[in-house]
Amino acid sequence: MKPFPADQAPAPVHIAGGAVAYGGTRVLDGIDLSVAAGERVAVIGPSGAGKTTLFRLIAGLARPAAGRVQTLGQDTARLSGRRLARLRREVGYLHQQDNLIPQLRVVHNVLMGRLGHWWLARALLSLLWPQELDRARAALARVELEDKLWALPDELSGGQQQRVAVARLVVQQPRLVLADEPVSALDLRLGREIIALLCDLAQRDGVTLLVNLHTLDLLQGHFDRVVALRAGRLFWQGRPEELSQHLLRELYGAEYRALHLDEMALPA
Ligand SMILES: Nc1ncnc2c1ncn2[C@@H]1O[C@H](COP(=O)(O)OP(=O)(O)OP(=O)(O)O)[C@@H](O)[C@H]1O
Repeated sequence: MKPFPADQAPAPVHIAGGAVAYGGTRVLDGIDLSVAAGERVAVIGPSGAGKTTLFRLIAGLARPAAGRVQTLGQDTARLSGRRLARLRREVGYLHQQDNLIPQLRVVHNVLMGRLGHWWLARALLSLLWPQELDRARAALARVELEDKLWALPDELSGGQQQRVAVARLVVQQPRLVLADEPVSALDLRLGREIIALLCDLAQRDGVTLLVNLHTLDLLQGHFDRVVALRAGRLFWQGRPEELSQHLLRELYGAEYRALHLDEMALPA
Protein backbone atom coordinates (compact mmCIF):
# COMPACT_ATOMS: atom_id res chain seq x y z
CA MET A 1 0.00 0.00 0.00
CA LYS A 2 1.34 3.42 -0.90
CA PRO A 3 2.35 5.28 2.28
CA PHE A 4 0.69 8.61 2.94
CA PRO A 5 2.87 11.73 2.81
CA ALA A 6 3.93 12.66 6.34
CA ASP A 7 2.13 16.02 6.29
CA GLN A 8 -1.16 14.53 5.09
CA ALA A 9 -3.76 12.81 7.26
CA PRO A 10 -4.60 9.31 5.99
CA ALA A 11 -7.83 8.93 4.01
CA PRO A 12 -10.66 7.70 6.29
CA VAL A 13 -11.06 4.73 3.94
CA HIS A 14 -8.18 3.27 1.96
CA ILE A 15 -8.49 -0.19 0.40
CA ALA A 16 -5.83 -1.71 -1.86
CA GLY A 17 -6.61 -5.01 -3.58
CA GLY A 18 -9.25 -5.76 -0.92
CA ALA A 19 -11.05 -9.11 -1.01
CA VAL A 20 -13.55 -10.94 1.21
CA ALA A 21 -14.27 -14.66 0.99
CA TYR A 22 -17.06 -16.76 2.46
CA GLY A 23 -16.37 -20.48 2.54
CA GLY A 24 -13.51 -20.07 0.08
CA THR A 25 -15.60 -18.08 -2.44
CA ARG A 26 -14.56 -14.49 -3.00
CA VAL A 27 -17.60 -12.24 -2.85
CA LEU A 28 -15.45 -9.10 -3.07
CA ASP A 29 -12.22 -9.01 -5.02
CA GLY A 30 -9.61 -6.58 -6.27
CA ILE A 31 -11.17 -3.56 -4.58
CA ASP A 32 -9.11 -0.37 -4.78
CA LEU A 33 -10.93 2.47 -3.11
CA SER A 34 -9.99 5.64 -1.25
CA VAL A 35 -12.48 7.98 0.37
CA ALA A 36 -11.33 11.44 1.42
CA ALA A 37 -12.19 13.11 4.73
CA GLY A 38 -15.65 14.67 4.58
CA GLU A 39 -16.50 13.01 1.28
CA ARG A 40 -20.05 11.72 0.75
CA VAL A 41 -20.10 8.55 -1.31
CA ALA A 42 -23.07 6.51 -2.53
CA VAL A 43 -22.43 2.81 -3.15
CA ILE A 44 -24.77 1.25 -5.72
CA GLY A 45 -25.10 -2.04 -7.59
CA PRO A 46 -27.43 -5.00 -8.05
CA SER A 47 -28.46 -7.38 -5.30
CA GLY A 48 -25.55 -9.56 -4.14
CA ALA A 49 -22.92 -7.26 -5.69
CA GLY A 50 -21.09 -6.99 -2.36
CA LYS A 51 -22.20 -3.58 -1.05
CA THR A 52 -22.91 -4.72 2.51
CA THR A 53 -19.75 -6.83 2.49
CA LEU A 54 -17.76 -3.75 1.49
CA PHE A 55 -19.17 -1.89 4.50
CA ARG A 56 -18.39 -4.83 6.78
CA LEU A 57 -14.83 -4.85 5.43
CA ILE A 58 -14.42 -1.13 6.10
CA ALA A 59 -15.92 -1.43 9.61
CA GLY A 60 -13.53 -4.25 10.51
CA LEU A 61 -16.43 -6.71 10.79
CA ALA A 62 -15.14 -8.80 7.86
CA ARG A 63 -11.47 -9.74 7.58
CA PRO A 64 -9.75 -9.13 4.25
CA ALA A 65 -8.92 -12.41 2.46
CA ALA A 66 -6.40 -10.42 0.41
CA GLY A 67 -5.15 -6.87 0.10
CA ARG A 68 -5.09 -4.21 2.80
CA VAL A 69 -7.79 -2.14 4.40
CA GLN A 70 -7.12 1.02 6.34
CA THR A 71 -10.04 2.60 8.14
CA LEU A 72 -9.40 5.90 9.89
CA GLY A 73 -5.70 5.20 9.52
CA GLN A 74 -5.87 1.75 11.16
CA ASP A 75 -5.00 -1.47 9.38
CA THR A 76 -8.19 -3.42 10.20
CA ALA A 77 -6.61 -6.90 9.80
CA ARG A 78 -4.20 -6.13 12.64
CA LEU A 79 -6.73 -4.71 15.07
CA SER A 80 -8.01 -6.47 18.12
CA GLY A 81 -9.10 -5.71 21.65
CA ARG A 82 -9.03 -2.08 22.64
CA ARG A 83 -7.88 -0.75 19.28
CA LEU A 84 -10.73 -2.51 17.49
CA ALA A 85 -13.18 -1.18 20.09
CA ARG A 86 -11.83 2.33 19.54
CA LEU A 87 -12.30 1.98 15.79
CA ARG A 88 -15.90 0.77 16.29
CA ARG A 89 -16.56 3.84 18.42
CA GLU A 90 -15.36 6.10 15.63
CA VAL A 91 -17.35 4.35 12.91
CA GLY A 92 -21.11 4.88 13.00
CA TYR A 93 -23.23 2.15 11.41
CA LEU A 94 -26.83 2.64 10.30
CA HIS A 95 -28.89 -0.33 9.09
CA GLN A 96 -31.99 -0.55 6.92
CA GLN A 97 -34.22 -0.99 9.97
CA ASP A 98 -34.23 -2.44 13.49
CA ASN A 99 -31.60 0.08 14.55
CA LEU A 100 -33.39 0.65 17.86
CA ILE A 101 -33.86 -1.60 20.87
CA PRO A 102 -37.67 -1.92 21.14
CA GLN A 103 -37.73 -2.22 24.96
CA LEU A 104 -35.76 1.00 25.47
CA ARG A 105 -37.23 4.49 25.34
CA VAL A 106 -35.97 6.90 22.70
CA VAL A 107 -33.70 8.68 25.18
CA HIS A 108 -31.90 5.44 26.02
CA ASN A 109 -31.67 4.42 22.39
CA VAL A 110 -30.08 7.77 21.54
CA LEU A 111 -27.66 7.51 24.46
CA MET A 112 -26.55 4.08 23.22
CA GLY A 113 -24.35 6.20 20.97
CA ARG A 114 -22.39 7.23 24.07
CA LEU A 115 -21.61 3.66 25.20
CA GLY A 116 -18.21 3.66 23.53
CA HIS A 117 -17.37 6.84 25.45
CA TRP A 118 -18.51 5.67 28.92
CA TRP A 119 -17.25 3.28 31.56
CA LEU A 120 -19.54 0.26 32.13
CA ALA A 121 -20.80 1.62 35.47
CA ARG A 122 -21.95 4.84 33.85
CA ALA A 123 -23.62 2.93 31.01
CA LEU A 124 -25.57 0.82 33.53
CA LEU A 125 -26.45 3.85 35.63
CA SER A 126 -27.74 5.59 32.51
CA LEU A 127 -30.45 2.94 32.13
CA LEU A 128 -31.94 4.21 35.42
CA TRP A 129 -30.95 7.88 35.27
CA PRO A 130 -30.16 8.88 31.70
CA GLN A 131 -26.71 10.46 31.63
CA GLU A 132 -25.95 13.44 29.40
CA LEU A 133 -29.66 14.10 28.94
CA ASP A 134 -28.97 17.50 27.37
CA ARG A 135 -26.85 15.85 24.72
CA ALA A 136 -29.69 13.44 23.87
CA ARG A 137 -32.18 16.35 23.77
CA ALA A 138 -29.94 18.39 21.47
CA ALA A 139 -29.45 15.43 19.12
CA LEU A 140 -33.20 14.80 18.96
CA ALA A 141 -33.74 18.49 18.24
CA ARG A 142 -31.43 18.15 15.24
CA VAL A 143 -33.72 15.48 13.80
CA GLU A 144 -36.83 17.42 14.92
CA LEU A 145 -37.99 14.81 17.42
CA GLU A 146 -37.31 16.49 20.75
CA ASP A 147 -40.89 15.77 21.85
CA LYS A 148 -40.31 11.99 21.51
CA LEU A 149 -37.61 11.74 24.20
CA TRP A 150 -39.64 9.33 26.37
CA ALA A 151 -41.48 7.45 23.61
CA LEU A 152 -40.96 3.77 22.87
CA PRO A 153 -39.75 2.87 19.36
CA ASP A 154 -43.07 1.09 18.62
CA GLU A 155 -44.87 4.40 19.09
CA LEU A 156 -42.89 5.93 16.22
CA SER A 157 -43.25 5.65 12.44
CA GLY A 158 -40.51 3.96 10.40
CA GLY A 159 -39.17 7.35 9.31
CA GLN A 160 -39.15 8.64 12.90
CA GLN A 161 -37.31 5.51 14.04
CA GLN A 162 -34.61 6.13 11.43
CA ARG A 163 -34.35 9.74 12.61
CA VAL A 164 -33.81 8.52 16.18
CA ALA A 165 -31.06 6.24 14.83
CA VAL A 166 -29.51 9.32 13.18
CA ALA A 167 -29.73 11.16 16.54
CA ARG A 168 -27.82 8.25 18.08
CA LEU A 169 -25.11 8.81 15.45
CA VAL A 170 -25.05 12.50 16.40
CA VAL A 171 -24.24 11.70 20.06
CA GLN A 172 -21.77 9.00 19.03
CA GLN A 173 -19.75 11.64 17.12
CA PRO A 174 -18.16 9.17 14.71
CA ARG A 175 -15.61 10.28 12.15
CA LEU A 176 -16.99 7.89 9.56
CA VAL A 177 -20.61 6.81 9.00
CA LEU A 178 -21.56 3.68 7.05
CA ALA A 179 -25.28 3.70 6.24
CA ASP A 180 -26.32 0.35 4.77
CA GLU A 181 -29.59 0.77 2.84
CA PRO A 182 -30.86 3.26 5.44
CA VAL A 183 -33.99 4.14 3.45
CA SER A 184 -34.95 0.87 1.75
CA ALA A 185 -37.81 0.31 4.22
CA LEU A 186 -39.20 3.84 3.71
CA ASP A 187 -41.22 5.50 0.97
CA LEU A 188 -39.46 7.91 -1.37
CA ARG A 189 -40.44 11.09 0.51
CA LEU A 190 -39.21 9.80 3.89
CA GLY A 191 -36.16 8.29 2.22
CA ARG A 192 -35.29 11.67 0.74
CA GLU A 193 -35.68 13.25 4.18
CA ILE A 194 -33.31 10.75 5.85
CA ILE A 195 -30.68 11.03 3.10
CA ALA A 196 -30.83 14.84 3.28
CA LEU A 197 -30.49 14.65 7.06
CA LEU A 198 -27.50 12.29 6.93
CA CYS A 199 -25.74 14.35 4.28
CA ASP A 200 -26.44 17.58 6.14
CA LEU A 201 -25.03 16.15 9.39
CA ALA A 202 -21.99 14.82 7.56
CA GLN A 203 -21.37 18.17 5.93
CA ARG A 204 -21.84 20.25 9.08
CA ASP A 205 -19.79 17.96 11.33
CA GLY A 206 -17.14 17.12 8.71
CA VAL A 207 -18.00 13.41 8.91
CA THR A 208 -17.11 11.05 6.05
CA LEU A 209 -20.24 9.28 4.80
CA LEU A 210 -20.79 6.15 2.76
CA VAL A 211 -24.37 5.18 1.92
CA ASN A 212 -25.46 1.95 0.28
CA LEU A 213 -28.39 3.05 -1.86
CA HIS A 214 -31.02 1.08 -3.73
CA THR A 215 -33.16 4.10 -4.58
CA LEU A 216 -31.16 5.86 -7.24
CA ASP A 217 -33.62 8.78 -7.34
CA LEU A 218 -31.93 9.92 -4.12
CA LEU A 219 -28.46 10.23 -5.63
CA GLN A 220 -28.63 13.64 -7.22
CA GLY A 221 -27.75 16.68 -5.17
CA HIS A 222 -26.44 14.86 -2.10
CA PHE A 223 -23.32 12.88 -2.98
CA ASP A 224 -19.85 13.82 -4.19
CA ARG A 225 -19.19 10.43 -5.74
CA VAL A 226 -20.94 7.22 -6.77
CA VAL A 227 -19.13 3.89 -6.46
CA ALA A 228 -20.74 1.04 -8.40
CA LEU A 229 -20.12 -2.62 -7.57
CA ARG A 230 -21.00 -5.61 -9.73
CA ALA A 231 -20.30 -9.26 -8.87
CA GLY A 232 -17.88 -8.30 -6.12
CA ARG A 233 -15.80 -5.98 -8.30
CA LEU A 234 -15.57 -2.22 -8.54
CA PHE A 235 -17.42 -1.65 -11.81
CA TRP A 236 -17.44 2.14 -12.08
CA GLN A 237 -17.00 5.31 -10.08
CA GLY A 238 -17.73 8.93 -10.88
CA ARG A 239 -19.90 11.92 -10.06
CA PRO A 240 -23.67 11.42 -9.82
CA GLU A 241 -24.23 13.63 -12.88
CA GLU A 242 -22.03 11.30 -14.94
CA LEU A 243 -24.49 8.39 -14.60
CA SER A 244 -26.24 7.31 -17.78
CA GLN A 245 -28.92 4.83 -18.79
CA HIS A 246 -26.29 2.81 -20.64
CA LEU A 247 -24.18 2.52 -17.49
CA LEU A 248 -27.14 1.47 -15.31
CA ARG A 249 -28.21 -1.14 -17.88
CA GLU A 250 -24.73 -2.65 -17.85
CA LEU A 251 -24.47 -2.45 -14.08
CA TYR A 252 -27.86 -3.86 -13.10
CA GLY A 253 -28.41 -6.36 -15.94
CA ALA A 254 -31.63 -8.30 -15.29
CA GLU A 255 -32.63 -5.97 -12.42
CA TYR A 256 -32.53 -2.87 -14.64
CA ARG A 257 -36.19 -3.00 -15.69
CA ALA A 258 -37.49 -4.58 -12.48
CA LEU A 259 -36.12 -1.58 -10.55
CA HIS A 260 -37.66 0.81 -13.12
CA LEU A 261 -34.25 2.32 -13.74
CA ASP A 262 -35.24 2.88 -17.38
CA GLU A 263 -37.69 5.51 -16.06
CA MET A 264 -34.95 7.64 -14.51
CA ALA A 265 -34.30 10.95 -16.21
CA LEU A 266 -30.69 10.31 -17.25
CA PRO A 267 -28.76 10.76 -20.51
CA ALA A 268 -28.88 7.67 -22.76
N1 LIG B 1 -22.28 -14.52 5.85
C1 LIG B 1 -22.25 -14.90 4.58
N2 LIG B 1 -21.96 -16.17 4.24
C2 LIG B 1 -21.91 -16.57 2.95
N3 LIG B 1 -22.14 -15.75 1.90
C3 LIG B 1 -22.45 -14.48 2.17
C4 LIG B 1 -22.53 -13.98 3.52
N4 LIG B 1 -22.84 -12.66 3.47
C5 LIG B 1 -22.97 -12.36 2.16
N5 LIG B 1 -22.74 -13.43 1.37
C6 LIG B 1 -22.76 -13.47 -0.10
O1 LIG B 1 -21.90 -12.45 -0.53
C7 LIG B 1 -22.41 -11.82 -1.71
C8 LIG B 1 -22.49 -10.32 -1.46
O2 LIG B 1 -23.46 -10.08 -0.46
P1 LIG B 1 -23.80 -8.61 0.04
O3 LIG B 1 -24.82 -8.73 1.12
O4 LIG B 1 -22.55 -7.90 0.34
O5 LIG B 1 -24.46 -7.98 -1.27
P2 LIG B 1 -25.27 -6.62 -1.44
O6 LIG B 1 -24.73 -5.95 -2.66
O7 LIG B 1 -25.24 -5.84 -0.19
O8 LIG B 1 -26.73 -7.18 -1.73
P3 LIG B 1 -28.19 -6.56 -1.42
O9 LIG B 1 -28.27 -5.32 -2.24
O10 LIG B 1 -29.12 -7.64 -1.91
O11 LIG B 1 -28.25 -6.33 0.05
C9 LIG B 1 -23.77 -12.46 -1.98
O12 LIG B 1 -23.59 -13.44 -2.98
C10 LIG B 1 -24.12 -13.10 -0.66
O13 LIG B 1 -24.93 -14.24 -0.87
